[in-house]
Amino acid sequence: MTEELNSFPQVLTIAGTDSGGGAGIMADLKTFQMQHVFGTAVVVAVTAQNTLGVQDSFLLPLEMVDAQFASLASDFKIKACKTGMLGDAAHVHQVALNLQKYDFGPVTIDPVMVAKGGAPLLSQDAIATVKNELLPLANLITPNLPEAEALTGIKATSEQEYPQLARSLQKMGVENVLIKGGHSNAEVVRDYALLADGTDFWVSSPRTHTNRTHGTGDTLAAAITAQLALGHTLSEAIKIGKQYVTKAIEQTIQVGHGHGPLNHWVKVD
Ligand SMILES: Nc1ncnc2c1ncn2[C@@H]1O[C@H](COP(=O)(O)OP(=O)(O)OP(=O)(O)O)[C@@H](O)[C@H]1O
Ligand SMILES: Cc1ncc(COP(=O)(O)O)c(N)n1
Repeated sequence: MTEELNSFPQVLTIAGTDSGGGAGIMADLKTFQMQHVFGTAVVVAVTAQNTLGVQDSFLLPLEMVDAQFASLASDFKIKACKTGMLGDAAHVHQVALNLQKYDFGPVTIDPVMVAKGGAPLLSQDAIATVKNELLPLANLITPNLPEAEALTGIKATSEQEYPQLARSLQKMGVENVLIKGGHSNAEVVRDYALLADGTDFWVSSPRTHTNRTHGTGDTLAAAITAQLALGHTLSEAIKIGKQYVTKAIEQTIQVGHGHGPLNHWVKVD
């Protein structure tokens, strides 16, 4: 095989590990692998976690975060990256500094705040740092409903308010916004995209009635990141990402005793 045929786009996740393998960096790398991109990772946090919850967590020293960024920058050509669990304000700040220092392509921010089981993954005081330092660097932000509310201060009671949430996030400096509807009660799960040029669209799927939804947000954002690195437009990447996460939720696998992980083996069309 020639070098060109044998090379895969390289992508990066900047996030926390999940020892249970369902969310965070583990979900991202599985998703990257299935979309045929080469996944790399900057570990910001380590969690002791399973499908029942987060038992413990540890934030890596800031100099170790810097060292991982430097290692990747000196060797790889990262085409797109995403963020996940960032822990606290100091780590959000350090990640923002590194994203300014190195060009790792379009940045997708999944503003992870609370795990499905309720454990905090971002300290309250870090929300301001995310807004002031991270959002202006983002190509895309993918908040779930509680995250969109925490960032904008707008309470959303129905899907009609998603465009307002998205416009408010755009005003904070993010070019493109995808509001995820997984936390609504609707039978059709609808996510709303507002793009930089003002165009918007919805992506929807039937709701799968299951508690095996650990890592859905990570998987969606990782799939979008991979599709961007493969050369798709953002709207194509969002549509393909939604199809992938929908199938990965529908074609459930039995692992663990709580909020089970997704089936990352499903095929992308
Ligand atoms: N029960 C479900 N059935 C079908 N699709 C779902 C379901 N729950 C979530 N989704 C989809 O999964 C993706 C993630 O949405 P969600 O709102 O759950 O994000 P999240 O809370 O950030 O996820 P997580 O915190 O688990 O990583 C969205 O595309 C959403 O439409
Ligand atoms: C390290 C890490 N990153 C992200 C999540 C969010 O996933 P979920 O909301 O499904 O628990 C998590 N639980 N752990």
